Amino acid sequence: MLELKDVDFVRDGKLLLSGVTLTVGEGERWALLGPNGAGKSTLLGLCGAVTHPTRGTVEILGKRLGTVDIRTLRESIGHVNPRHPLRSPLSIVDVVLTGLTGTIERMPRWEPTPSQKTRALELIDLLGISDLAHSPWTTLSQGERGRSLIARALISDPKLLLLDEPSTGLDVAAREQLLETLDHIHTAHPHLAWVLVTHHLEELPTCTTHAALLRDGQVLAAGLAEETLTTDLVTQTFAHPIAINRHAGRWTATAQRGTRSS
Ligand SMILES: Nc1ncnc2c1ncn2[C@@H]1O[C@H](COP(=O)(O)OP(=O)(O)OP(=O)(O)O)[C@@H](O)[C@H]1O
Repeated sequence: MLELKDVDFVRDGKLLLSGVTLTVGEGERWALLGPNGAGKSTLLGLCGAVTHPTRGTVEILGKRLGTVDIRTLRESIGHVNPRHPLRSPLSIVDVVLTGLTGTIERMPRWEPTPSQKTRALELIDLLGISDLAHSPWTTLSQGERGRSLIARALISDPKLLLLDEPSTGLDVAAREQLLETLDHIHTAHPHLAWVLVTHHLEELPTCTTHAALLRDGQVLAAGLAEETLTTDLVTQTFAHPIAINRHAGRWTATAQRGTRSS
């Protein structure tokens, strides 16, 4: 699904990612964690064919960046970006349908088929925002926008889903619904792979299989979730003593008082 080999990414003379190597296989559901500014969104931008590596190689769905038409590639990737740059008052239905064209606005002269419209409404229902299906984007709350963007990401039936802080702005009930929805999506689409960026381990769905820890643009650890989301490795990643626990499939992170890691 994804193979990054020894990737460096430089922007404005700054090395934002350094020597990143990561492989995501079919059906694997990855968590990507790291402190503010570690490079998580930058890494997701490469995985979503939004940017190109400065050095190293990125293969997405078997296609190497730099040798393929990225528009076609993007159609197979569902990318939930919390900074979705839409400014116009498109309805939620229309926002979701832009997932089929991989555009921010409605593509001129493009019309959805009746079955595509029906699918958009089904996904809006799945995300629990049916009442708002025809409301304009500009009036939506942050959580409502987040849910719309997940429906938008799913409409193209992607093979790879990139979720950048999908729980941001969701209230606790909506967050739990989202996590249940992700578990449900995994059951319905077992081959779908995803990478989910979060700041909070509590926001990881129980079906998470793998995790990568990023610090200062470098991968500190990557592998099976139970071997990566450990007190020791998470403490190193955040340079702060954090105790990790898992209960009923969900993770918790608690600061350990009285000690500081350097
Ligand atoms: N165009 C740019 N030029 C220079 N630095 C940049 C540019 N874009 C991002 N950065 C820097 O790159 C670093 C990584 O940013 P990124 O958004 O990937 O981090 P992140 O791990 O997603 O952070 P957060 O958890 O705060 O969302 C940050 O220090 C950011 O300031």
